[in-house]
Amino acid sequence: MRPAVVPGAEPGGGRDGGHAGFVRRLFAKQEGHWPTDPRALEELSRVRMGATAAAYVAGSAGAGATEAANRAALDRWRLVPRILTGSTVRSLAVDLLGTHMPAPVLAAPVGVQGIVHPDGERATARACAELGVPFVTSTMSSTPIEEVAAAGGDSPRWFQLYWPNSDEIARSFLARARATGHTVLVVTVDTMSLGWRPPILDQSFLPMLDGVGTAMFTSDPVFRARLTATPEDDPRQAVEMWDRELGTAGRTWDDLAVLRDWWSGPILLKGVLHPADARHAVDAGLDGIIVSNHGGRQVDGAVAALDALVPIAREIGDDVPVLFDSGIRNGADVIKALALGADAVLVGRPYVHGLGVGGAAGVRHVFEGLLADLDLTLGLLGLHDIRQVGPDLVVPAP
Ligand SMILES: Cc1cc2nc3c(=O)[nH]c(=O)nc-3n(C[C@H](O)[C@H](O)[C@H](O)COP(=O)(O)O)c2cc1C
Ligand SMILES: O=C(O)C(=O)c1ccccc1
Repeated sequence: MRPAVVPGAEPGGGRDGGHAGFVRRLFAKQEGHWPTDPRALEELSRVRMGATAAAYVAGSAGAGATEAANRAALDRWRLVPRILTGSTVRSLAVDLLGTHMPAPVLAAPVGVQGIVHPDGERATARACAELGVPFVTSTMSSTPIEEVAAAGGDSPRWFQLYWPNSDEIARSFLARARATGHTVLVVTVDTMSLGWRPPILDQSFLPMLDGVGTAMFTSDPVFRARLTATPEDDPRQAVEMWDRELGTAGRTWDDLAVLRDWWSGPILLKGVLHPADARHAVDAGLDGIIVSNHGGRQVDGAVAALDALVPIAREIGDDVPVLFDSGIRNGADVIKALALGADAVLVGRPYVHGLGVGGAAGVRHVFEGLLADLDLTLGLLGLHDIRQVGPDLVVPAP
């Protein structure tokens, strides 16, 4: 059946947003011929970006058991629609940690986007800004944070920290993030080293060794002052110092206290999977957590992110926001995560595939499609407002 175009059914009432506007544009072919199915888009992006970059983006740990488990866990829950609620006018917008968002969906921090498309993170920032979707800028961006932020104009943005060993460099990063309008600090704590990733090991390709993804470092005045030659003149030395700086193996809970002095806004820990760690984060005064197994890229055999969400939301869900990522691919996935206790979700690989096929327009295609699907699914479930999503909406599959 051809989808109904329902005027006023868009979030916020705007004629161009939401499900109806997306479908109207898609049918008018203004979006090109990019697939809306995430797997088909991934296939197409593999052709466009090339096998090496595609393998890095796909790059799960080990045999991919955890990446598969992330999907299987989402598929083990089923939604139970309600009927005859007149849910033609809907609202997806939420406010979280001082950030207004058109839907509880953010662009996850993804480094080295320069291997995927020449415009890299700047394209992602621009696309997110056009939609109002918050972008979490990675420490491993391929262009300096100032350029990424400039591409995003005055749109909402958060900063993801891979914590350098040197306090002075870490403080410089945070000062730059603050100066460029990043309001929330996301500290990733599941990556003291990259996981065992056969696709990356087997092609001996690590973008950072070629200086892609180290721009935050090589553009940093404190980092540069420690080199005996500029990164432009001696890239090798810069890469070696980057490598020494990101050896964060020694970080412990005790280290977190200093972040409070260095960062005045909310701080989240990303990569929490154990309820006791979630409780520890709350007790340590953090403002929230992101339940994530890094999209299955770190510990192969790690618990599926959704299976970790349920006990964690039970433990701390009433105290602080709990965000979620790893495996979200469509509107129903977003609703399942919210129903099981998440306040918002992050999406990683799907928008990177969009970047690969069409730069900023491709990223926009992915987020517009996801938000349209979410809007439609919410309506078909009989709800008017995303904030109505609760545990009564899901049942375990038999
Ligand atoms: C190519 C790539 C690079 C990533 N880089 C970072 C990063 O720099 N910092 C970080 O915290 N997470 C990084 N992640 C993990 C994402 O933030 C997110 O946790 C993950 O992609 C979510 O799973 P999904 O891809 O299934 O949506 C990266 C993921 C990918 C695919
Ligand atoms: O590949 C990743 O998952 C990731 O988090 C990362 C870490 C360092 C540099 C680039 C990406």
